[in-house]
Parts: sequence; structure tokens; C-alpha cells
Amino acid sequence: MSDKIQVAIKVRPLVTSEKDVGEFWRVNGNELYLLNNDKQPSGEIFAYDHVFANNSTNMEVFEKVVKPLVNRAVKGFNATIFAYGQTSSGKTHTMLGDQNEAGITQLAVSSMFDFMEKSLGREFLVRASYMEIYNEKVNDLLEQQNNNLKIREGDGKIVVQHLKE
Ligand SMILES: Nc1ncnc2c1ncn2[C@@H]1O[C@H](COP(=O)(O)OP(=O)(O)OP(=O)(O)O)[C@@H](O)[C@H]1O
Repeated sequence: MSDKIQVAIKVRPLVTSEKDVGEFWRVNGNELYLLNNDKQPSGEIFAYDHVFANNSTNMEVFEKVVKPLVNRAVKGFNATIFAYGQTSSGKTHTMLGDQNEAGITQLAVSSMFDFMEKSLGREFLVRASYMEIYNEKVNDLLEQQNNNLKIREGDGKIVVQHLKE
């Protein structure tokens, strides 16, 4: 994978309030095109690194976009993934999932821990913090220091040690 920033679009299914209006976006490969009011292609086509149609799952997004970055991160490269979009566009659903499907955050974390479990003889330090940027303000910076975990090998087992109680 190259180092460039990648942009992936995930089209979400229509929510109830939008059902009367109908779909205006169509996906074709890694392109999105817009339909006009008569539901005909308007001629505007937008191309991205990846486009996921409205029936795609968070697991598909994870496999295509997130997993390669996790694989690089555990080898020591920096990686950032963030969701950007207008209100109700599906950011929370993609990042955190719901009762029916995990979000890409959970999938990324379990993938990292799978990797660490298999990497005997190496020591990992995992830190997590959580914050929200809302209306361009950083809110509720919840530095979850209690979640600082130290993972190390002990007698062939992975030991998870809480750094702070
Ligand atoms: N792939 C999906 N499948 C089913 N429902 C979805 C999907 N993506 C989003 N939704 C639904 O669309 C609505 C808006 O999604 P969500 O809350 O994730 O948006 P958001 O971008 O986080 O919004 P906000 O910025 O206002 O917090 C929710 O009811 C969510 O359940």
C-alpha cells in the first residue's frame, strides 16, 4: 500500500424519513454518480479510492480499508482512520456499529490483539483515549488512563497488565 491518503465513501441505506425522496446516488465500482429529479444520471461522476454501496457491511470496509492499516500499524507505522460527513450520514454506525454488526473500531482492535497474541517474544503497549470533536470544538476529553494496558509474554502466555488502576 502506498503512503498516500485514501478516501473511501460508504453510502448508507435510506432512513425512514428519506424513503419518500428515494435514492439519488448510484455506485459503479469506485465511482459514485448522481441522479437528477427524473432519476436519470445527471452526468456528474465522483471517483474515490473505494466506494461501498448501501448494502455493504462494516466488515467489508474493515477488510478493504482498515486491515491494511492495522497490519502496518503493528509493524510500527503510523496510521489514522477517521469518519467525516454531515450529521446522520452514518459515521457512528461505521465506526462503532450497532447490536447487529461490529464497527470498524472493534474490528481493528480485535485484529490488533490477534496479532499481539501471535507475536510471542515482543512487548506491546496499548493506550486508548476517546474524544469528540463537535462544531470544531474538542469536547469531553476522556483520557481513559484506566484502559492503559501493558501486554507482555509470560510463560508462553500473553499477560495483560493494567498500568494504572
Ligand atoms: N449501514 C447502515 N445500515 C443501517 N443503518 C444505518 C447504516 N449507516 C447508518 N445507519 C443509520 O443511519 C442513521 C444515522 O447514522 P449515524 O448515527 O451513524 O450518523 P452520524 O454520521 O454518526 O450522525 P451524527 O453526526 O449526527 O452523530 C442511524 O439511524 C443509523 O442507525
